[in-house]
Amino acid sequence: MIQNVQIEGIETIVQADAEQASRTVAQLIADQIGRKGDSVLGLATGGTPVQAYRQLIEMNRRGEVDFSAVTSFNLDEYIGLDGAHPQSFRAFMNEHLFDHVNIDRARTFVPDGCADDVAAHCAKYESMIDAAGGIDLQLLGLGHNGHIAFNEPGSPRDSRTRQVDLTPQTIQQNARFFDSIDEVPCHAITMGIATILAARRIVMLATGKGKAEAVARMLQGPIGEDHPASLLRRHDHVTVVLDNAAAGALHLE
Ligand SMILES: O=P(O)(O)OC[C@H]1O[C@](O)(CO)[C@@H](O)[C@@H]1O
Repeated sequence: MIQNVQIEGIETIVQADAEQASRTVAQLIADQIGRKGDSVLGLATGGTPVQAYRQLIEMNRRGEVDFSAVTSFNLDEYIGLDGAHPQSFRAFMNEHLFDHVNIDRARTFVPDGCADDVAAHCAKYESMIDAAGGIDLQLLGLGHNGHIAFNEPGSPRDSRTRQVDLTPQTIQQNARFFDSIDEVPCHAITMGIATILAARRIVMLATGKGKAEAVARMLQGPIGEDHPASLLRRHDHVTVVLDNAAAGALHLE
């Protein structure tokens, strides 16, 4: 059964399972593009959004969503992996979305994990987002430790796109995408918390029991940099979409 509740002022949609939650997120993205054909989307990687991207591909095939004028900026990329590396986030986006919809590849942006001058590249990424008019809708996943993009606990709320170190926990979590944990890069480029909070609308998708504690802390715990996702409560247009399992630790009336 679908529940639509306000928690601490955040619209929270709880669906029965990950499939339904992903369908909701795909519909929110399609509605955004329907309202504004040349929307600027902020996109996420990780296991969570894959089903939502699959839904968008189906909707695009059925003519229900048109990506031809969309611009996209991805949240993050591993340092040291170029876009041709199968575990790069550029390759992930090509495989799970861009190769299958009518988006103009020249308007899809992912940070360059092999940039010679990382600081200059990060500053340029910020100015490209500004030049595109800012992000209309930012899709987010949620790390088990509350990270958003690669903003690990302790990341400053005024942070912008920059190079960061990954925590051992995140490296461990993401090892499932690599042949061995030794292949997981220890550093990444990530949009900052302030970059994310500058989006006009934020849609967070979290599914599965493993995210339940992080979800409860995000929505009902103290707001602070030690749980970066809790800072989303400082934004006035966030929608959190969950399945029942991820909503399991919330206190719902
Ligand atoms: O969706 P997953 O695979 O659980 O990952 C959660 C979060 O962790 C990251 O993959 C980074 O470790 C984010 O991109 C994502 O939002």
